[in-house]
Amino acid sequence: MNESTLCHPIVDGELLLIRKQRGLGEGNLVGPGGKLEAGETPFEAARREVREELRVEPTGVEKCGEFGFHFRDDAPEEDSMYVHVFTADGIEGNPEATEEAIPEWHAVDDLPYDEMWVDDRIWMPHMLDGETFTGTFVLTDEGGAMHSYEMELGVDM
Ligand SMILES: Nc1nc2c([nH]c(=O)n2[C@H]2C[C@H](O)[C@@H](COP(=O)(O)OP(=O)(O)OP(=O)(O)O)O2)c(=O)[nH]1
Repeated sequence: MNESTLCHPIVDGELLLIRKQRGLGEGNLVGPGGKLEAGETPFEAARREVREELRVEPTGVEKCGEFGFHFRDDAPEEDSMYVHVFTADGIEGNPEATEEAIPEWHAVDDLPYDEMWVDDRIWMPHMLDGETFTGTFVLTDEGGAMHSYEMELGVDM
């Protein structure tokens, strides 16, 4: 199973997202993140990816959730991803556009969910409310629609 991270800096009611320039979900608005490297913890990977993608250091990084992500029409193992989700209470530096990512700040109470993965509108409101969660999301139509999902709230992280 592939393991990856998402890290979401939230500062003054705004969420720092990226317009993803390549890889899975290219063109989508997502939290900065990427795959774990060998020997790295999810926490270390979450911070490294923010640094690499936006050239800033996240502060107050805390884990808030994890979820399995699958495509209904593919071989079960092939496209499965296990995602560790974090928040950050600030950043040091000014986000820069890189080859991988263009930074965008969005008000947490007015997020453009139609430009994000279809599962984000389900778990992200819980993250923004300070809740913890675990979930499994199964997508169809190359990620265009939700096939089924399960989610549990208030899980120890
Ligand atoms: N917001 C959001 N992100 C997701 C979902 N599913 C999913 O894999 N991701 C994220 C987790 C990782 O940050 C990223 C994995 O994509 P990738 O395999 O293209 O990795 P990458 O190119 O960004 O990273 P890397 O090569 O630098 O390691 O996508 C989802 O449903 N919602």
